[in-house]
Amino acid sequence: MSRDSAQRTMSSGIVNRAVIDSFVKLNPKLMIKNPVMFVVEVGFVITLLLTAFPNLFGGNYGPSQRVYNLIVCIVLLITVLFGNFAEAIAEGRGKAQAESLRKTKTDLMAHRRKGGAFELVPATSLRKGDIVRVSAGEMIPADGEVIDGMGSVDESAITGESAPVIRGAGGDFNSVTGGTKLLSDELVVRVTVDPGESFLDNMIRLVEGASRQKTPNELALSVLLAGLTLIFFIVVVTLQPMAHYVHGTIDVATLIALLVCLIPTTIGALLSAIGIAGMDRVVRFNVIAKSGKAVEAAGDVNTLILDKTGTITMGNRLASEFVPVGSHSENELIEVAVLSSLFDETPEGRSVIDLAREKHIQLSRERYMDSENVEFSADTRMSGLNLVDGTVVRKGAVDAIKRYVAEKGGLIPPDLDVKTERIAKEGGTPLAVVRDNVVYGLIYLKDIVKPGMKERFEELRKMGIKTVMCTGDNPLTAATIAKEAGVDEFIAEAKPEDKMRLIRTEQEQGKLVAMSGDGTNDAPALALADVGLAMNTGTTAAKEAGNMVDLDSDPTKLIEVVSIGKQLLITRGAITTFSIANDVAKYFAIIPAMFVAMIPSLKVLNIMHLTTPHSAILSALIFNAVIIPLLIPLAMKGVKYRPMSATSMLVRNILFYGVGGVIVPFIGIKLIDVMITALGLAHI
Ligand SMILES: Nc1ncnc2c1ncn2[C@@H]1O[C@H](COP(=O)(O)OP(=O)(O)OP(=O)(O)O)[C@@H](O)[C@H]1O
Ligand SMILES: [K+]
Ligand SMILES: [Mg+2]
Repeated sequence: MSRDSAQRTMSSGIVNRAVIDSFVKLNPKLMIKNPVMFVVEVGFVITLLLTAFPNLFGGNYGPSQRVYNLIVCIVLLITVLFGNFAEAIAEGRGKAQAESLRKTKTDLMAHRRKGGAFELVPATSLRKGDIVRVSAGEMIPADGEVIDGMGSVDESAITGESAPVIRGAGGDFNSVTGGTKLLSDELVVRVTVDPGESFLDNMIRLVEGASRQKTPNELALSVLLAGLTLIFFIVVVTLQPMAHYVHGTIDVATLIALLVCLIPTTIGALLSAIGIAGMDRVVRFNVIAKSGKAVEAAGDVNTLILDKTGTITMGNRLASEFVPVGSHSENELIEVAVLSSLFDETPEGRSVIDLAREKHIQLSRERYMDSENVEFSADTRMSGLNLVDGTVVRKGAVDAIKRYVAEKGGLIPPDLDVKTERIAKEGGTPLAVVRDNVVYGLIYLKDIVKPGMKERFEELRKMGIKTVMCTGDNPLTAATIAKEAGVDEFIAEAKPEDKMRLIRTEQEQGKLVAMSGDGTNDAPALALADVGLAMNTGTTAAKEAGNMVDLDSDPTKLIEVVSIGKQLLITRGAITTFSIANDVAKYFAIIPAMFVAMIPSLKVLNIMHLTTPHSAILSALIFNAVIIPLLIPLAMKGVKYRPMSATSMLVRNILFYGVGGVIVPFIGIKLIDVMITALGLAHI
C-alpha cells in the first residue's frame, strides 16, 4: 500500500470511528460533563416525548404539531451528535497514534541480572531498580539509565527520527527509553520505572487523551458557559407567564428550540475539540506535553530563558587555537592543556586533545592512570587532573582560574586580559590553562550562532516575549553572542542556581516563564518554570521535572510551542466570541417571530421577514446545528496566528469574529428559511 493511500485509509478510519463515537458519547453520564450540550440532549428527550404525546404538557394540539415537534427533536439530536463528532474527530488522531505505539510495546523480553548471571524474563515483570543487559539488535525492555557501556540506539519508534543516537553511561546522555532498539554494542541499564509508568505508557495515555483534564482556563470558561445557560433557562421559563399576560401561549417545543438557540452551543460543542487539537499540534512537532495546562501556559509566556551553548549556538565548541601568555611557548601551553583534558570527556575536552594532535603533541593516558581526574562542573567551571606527585593542572573559565591562581598565591600574567578580551569579543569561549599557580595561556573555543536565530528572536519580540540568554560563559563572549543572535538580555557567568533566581524574579513580577534544558542540574529550574521543555536526550531527572519533552531535543522548539499555545488561546477566544455574537443574532430572528401574533407592534423588530413563526424558529435551530460542523476545521487547525501585540490581536479578533458572528447568522437563517419555505414546511 502506498503511503498516500495508507494515510487516506487511516483518516477515513478515524472518521468512521468518530461517527460511532458520536453515538457512544450520547450516554448522559458522559454528556453531563458538558452542561451546555447536556441541556440540548435533555431538550431532545422532551421533544421526543412531545412527538409521541403532543399534549403531554396540556393544550389541544393537532397532528401538524406532531410533525413540528418531530423536526425540532431531530434537529436537536443532530446538534448533539455534531458536538460529539467534533470531540471524537479531535481525539481520533491521538487514538490511532496510541494504537501504533501500543504495537511497539508488546512481547518485549529482558535479560535481568540475578546474582552473577542474567535470566530471560518478560519486560512486563521488570521493576524499578532492576538491572538488565541489552545486546546489539535487541529492544531496550524498559526506561532506564545506562550504567555501563555505550552504543547507538534507534529511537524512531518514539521520535519518528531514523538517525540513531548515542547512549552511554555517565553524563547527560545516559537515559534510554523502553521500546527503542539498540543497534550496536552492549548496554547495562538500571530500570527507573515500574510497569505502567514508562515513557511509552505515559505517551500512549497522553496522545489518547485518557488522562486529559480540563485546564484552569477551560474550566473557567465552562463555568461561564454553564452560567449563561442557566440565565437563558430562567429567561425562557419566564416567557410563558409573559405570553399568558398578552393572552397567548407558547408551545414547549418552541421554548426548547429558543433555549437551545440562545445558549452558547457552538463553543460548548467545540471547546474540548479545540483543547485536544492544540495538544495534538504540539505532538505533531514531536513535543510531548504532559498536560494541556502546559500548552496553554506556553501561550501566555512573557519571558523565555535560553542557555547559550547548544541552544543559541551550535554547541560543539571546538578548540581552534592555543594562545600562550607571559613567557610561555605554545608547546608548553599545549602540554599543560592536554594534561588537563586527558580524562575530560566533554566535547570541549576532546577537542583540545584533537587540536593538540594536529600540532603533533600527544600524551599517553596510561601514564596518568593513577592521577585523580577532576571532572568539569558548571559550579566550579573548571576541569583537570591532580597528579600523584602533587602537581595540579586545571583549565576553565578565565575568572574561575584567576580566582584559583590568586588563592594559591600565583601571579596573573599582564597579557592575559587583553588576549582573553580578543577571544571573547569574537564570540569565542576562552579557557585559561594553569599548572599549580602558573597560568600558561588560553584555549580558544569556537562556537557558531545557529543560522536564523536572529529572525526567530525577532518573531518572539513581535509576540511580546522577552528573551534572556543565561550562560556560564564570560560577559564579553556573552555580549557578543547576545548581539549576534539578537536576544533582549543576557546573564553571564551564571551558575545553575542563577537560572532559578532569574525565573523566580520574573515570576514575582507576575510573568510566565519558559525555559528549556537537558541536564540534571537544569531539573530544578525546569520544574520551577511555568513551561519547562526537557530534551529527550537529557537526563531522566530533567525529563521528569519538565512539563514537556522534545523528542528531537531542539531547545529552540520552545518558539513553536509558544506559537501553538497562543494559537490555542486565540482560537478558543475567537470561537467563543463568534458563538456568543451568533446567539445575539438568533435572538432577533426568533423573539419577534414568537410574539408577533400576540403583540402586532413587534412587527418593527421583524427585520428578517421570515416566512412564518415556525419557519423562523426552525431556521434558527438548524443554523445553530449546522454551524458546529462548519467550524470543526477552524477548531482543529486553529486560527492563524501572526506575531503581534496581544491588544491589537484582541481588537482584530473581536472585530472579525464578533461582527462576523452577528452578520453570518442573519444570512444563514434567511437562506434556511427560504429553503424551508420552498420545501413547503413553513406552514406546518
Ligand atoms: N570541559 C571544560 N573544562 C573546563 N572548563 C569548561 C569546560 N567546559 C566549559 N568550561 C567553562 O565553564 C563555563 C561554564 O560552562 P557551562 O556549561 O556552565 O556554561 P556554558 O556551556 O558556557 O553556557 P550555557 O549555560 O549557555 O550552556 C564555560 O563558559 C567555560 O568557560
Ligand atoms: K446556541
Ligand atoms: Mg553548557
